[in-house]
Amino acid sequence: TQSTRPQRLLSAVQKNATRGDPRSVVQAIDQFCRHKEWAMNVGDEKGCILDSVVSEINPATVLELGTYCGYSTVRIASLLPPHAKLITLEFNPNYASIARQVIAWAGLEDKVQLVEGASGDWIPKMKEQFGVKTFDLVFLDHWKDRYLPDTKLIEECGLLTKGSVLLADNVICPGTPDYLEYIRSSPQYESQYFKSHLEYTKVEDGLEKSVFLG
Ligand SMILES: Nc1ncnc2c1ncn2[C@@H]1O[C@H](/C=C/CNC(=O)c2cc([N+](=O)[O-])cc(O)c2O)[C@@H](O)[C@H]1O
Ligand SMILES: [Mg+2]
Repeated sequence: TQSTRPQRLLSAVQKNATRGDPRSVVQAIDQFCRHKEWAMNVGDEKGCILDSVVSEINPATVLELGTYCGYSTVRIASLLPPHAKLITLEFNPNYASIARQVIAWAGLEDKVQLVEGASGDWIPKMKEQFGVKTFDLVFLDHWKDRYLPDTKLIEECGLLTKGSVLLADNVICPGTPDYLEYIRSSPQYESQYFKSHLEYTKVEDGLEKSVFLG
């Protein structure tokens, strides 16, 4: 049977990356996507911006919406301090299975909790199921029409505290116009746009970083 692109991406990691070395896993995926098959990872250029935001916050609790193959999960988890936790939500079981193997190859299973399910179902359960009080960082990279409803749900569930950061991928391409309009006009957030390019291309894209003011 024909393999899927995520399966071929995983094979490239297992072939070219060193077990337990997150940087080599990130590099293997970027090589595969740049030279073999494009895939919707945040990529190396926007990934450096992601790294700098994570390092600046030094978060104890992170929520990622949309794991896909686990590329950004590995980038974030590799920068977390000891005992910090990253919860990543993915509702496609095939992608979740690939991501688990990518995360394991990087040796980051202890820092990552991959939850198979929809953000709309799981965000309201974060406190009771995972003992999370608030998130220091939320990385939004799932279906673009879910960014706004899930942000409102995260607010309603009291999962943000003063200083919590929302970091959103693809605010230009494919674009998240309703989210941008909301977050940039809300007095509850201080937002900043980091101009970059769509992963592995010259098309403009960027990340929007928004600090919750409480
Ligand atoms: N409500 C939900 N709960 C849990 N998991 C969910 C979810 N909605 C979507 N997902 C998962 O998140 C990923 C979707 C990403 C959409 N990105 C994209 O569509 C995308 C497209 C381009 N592009 O077209 O250039 C570039 C990019 O960087 C992109 O992130 C998939 O793995 C999907 O299964
Ligand atoms: Mg993206």
